[in-house]
Amino acid sequence: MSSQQESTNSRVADATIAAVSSGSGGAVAVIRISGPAAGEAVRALTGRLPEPRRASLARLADPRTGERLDEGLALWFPGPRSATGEDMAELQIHGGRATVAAVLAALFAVPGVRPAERGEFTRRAFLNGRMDLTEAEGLADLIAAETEGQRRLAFAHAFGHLGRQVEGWRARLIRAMALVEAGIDFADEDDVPAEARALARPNVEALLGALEAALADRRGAMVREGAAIAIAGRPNAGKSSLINALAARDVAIVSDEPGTTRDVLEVALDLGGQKVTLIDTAGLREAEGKVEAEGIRRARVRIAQADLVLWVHDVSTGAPPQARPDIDAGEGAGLWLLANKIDAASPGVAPEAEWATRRFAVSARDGLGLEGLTEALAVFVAERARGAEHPALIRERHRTSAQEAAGHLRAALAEWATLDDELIAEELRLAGRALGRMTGSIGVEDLLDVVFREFCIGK
Ligand SMILES: Nc1nc2c(c(=O)[nH]1)N(C=O)[C@@H](CNc1ccc(C(=O)N[C@@H](CCC(=O)O)C(=O)O)cc1)CN2
Ligand SMILES: Nc1nc2c(ncn2[C@@H]2O[C@H](COP(=O)(O)OP(=O)(O)OP(=O)(O)O)[C@@H](O)[C@H]2O)c(=O)[nH]1
Repeated sequence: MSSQQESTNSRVADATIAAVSSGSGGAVAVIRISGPAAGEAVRALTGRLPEPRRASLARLADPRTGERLDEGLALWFPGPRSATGEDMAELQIHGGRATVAAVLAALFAVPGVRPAERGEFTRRAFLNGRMDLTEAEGLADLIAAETEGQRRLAFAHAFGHLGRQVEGWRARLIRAMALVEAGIDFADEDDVPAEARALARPNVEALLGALEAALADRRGAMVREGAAIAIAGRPNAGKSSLINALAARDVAIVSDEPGTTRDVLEVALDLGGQKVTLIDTAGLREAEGKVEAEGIRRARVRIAQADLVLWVHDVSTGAPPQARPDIDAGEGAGLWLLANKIDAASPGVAPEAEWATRRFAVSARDGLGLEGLTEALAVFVAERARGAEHPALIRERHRTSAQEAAGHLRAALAEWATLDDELIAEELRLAGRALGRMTGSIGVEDLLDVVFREFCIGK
């Protein structure tokens, strides 16, 4: 543990925080209280402190007036054996809005108790060394998880999957650094530096390889954000009809994240346990106006980033077989041809398309062929997602740290034979710092607001 974290850990929070931690609308609400006045607060409202870690029935009253507020359960978790590492208490009360408000108001009247900010319980758990930053992020993801795939990934992260991996990388780095530094210490004995450095090199190379492999693996990020399936085609091919039909079929519609207004229509679905985002892109053709041109430009961007592109082709017009569409699907992305409007096509119209990785004949209007398509999509995404729980760099923050670390390792390796020991050691140290920022074991003061802002109140 670095000295920086030790100094952070030894800082005792003086404020006691309280908030509702249960979801809204339930019959029972859980109020959590954390900090030095937690015990005092429970005593003020219930008249006593229950036996540690045992639920006990409690009559709650407002300490200012003596008015009875509710009958609930009280729990007492003396620190450091608690979720935050501080003294903690819980009041489990009836879930009505007014009851919750009255009990919270009574709590905030206790000296030293104030409302908790977003993520503040978890932030305290982190500052008290109960979890690393990747685990805290995993918890945020766990709370937000809407599909089975997201849940599994978030669970792995919340319980140390990535954190352990990163600590393993750092341990390897520290071994390499020790070897290089041994060279510094014995600088007057001619052989030691060269030998120690030679021993360290394979470690550094292996670590760089591991970082590069982790950076190249996009599965975790795809599962977390949802696989992007772009629906593309000429105007009127039936793209909107298809997206509507797919969204209405055998798939659960996953709620959309708030605050993301996009001009490209998106629908988030749960396809066999994986989150999938269907993206309806503007019909691709020669643009007639500025607005349309911009729509098409954006459509092309989304298509290039998609995990799979469904090219919808209207076969009702008897138009010639579809040539390879003029689009740039991303590297490794699938490109499927959907021959649409087969209900209105003469039988046997099956466009040849050697460029397509798969072909489906469908009618978005009548639903023909959509069941098979949905199943194929679920299989495609499940295959892409396989192994995603493998320690993965699922956030930009993780990728930035890993890229920074890899950069320093590359710099060291590029001039391994010629650089001074001190300079090699410095590059390795900087790489270690970058990894340390990922787990939060060093230098993260500036990151905390960003990380914990995305939590809800009460977590
Ligand atoms: N009612 C309730 N349910 C909840 C939580 C909570 O705070 N309250 N949690 C909120 O996060 C999660 C459970 N997390 C927890 C994590 C650690 C400890 C805890 O007391 N840890 C001690 C003792 C462990 C033990 O009994 O062996 C420790 O680690 O020292 C409690 C809850 C999910 N469910
Ligand atoms: N017969 C038949 N008509 C269809 C089918 N799918 C779509 N259509 C019709 O084709 C027309 C265009 O459908 P849309 O879904 O709006 O096509 P689009 O590709 O989204 O069009 P743009 O947004 O202009 O690019 C509408 O009149 C639909 O009713 C189909 O499977 N069979």
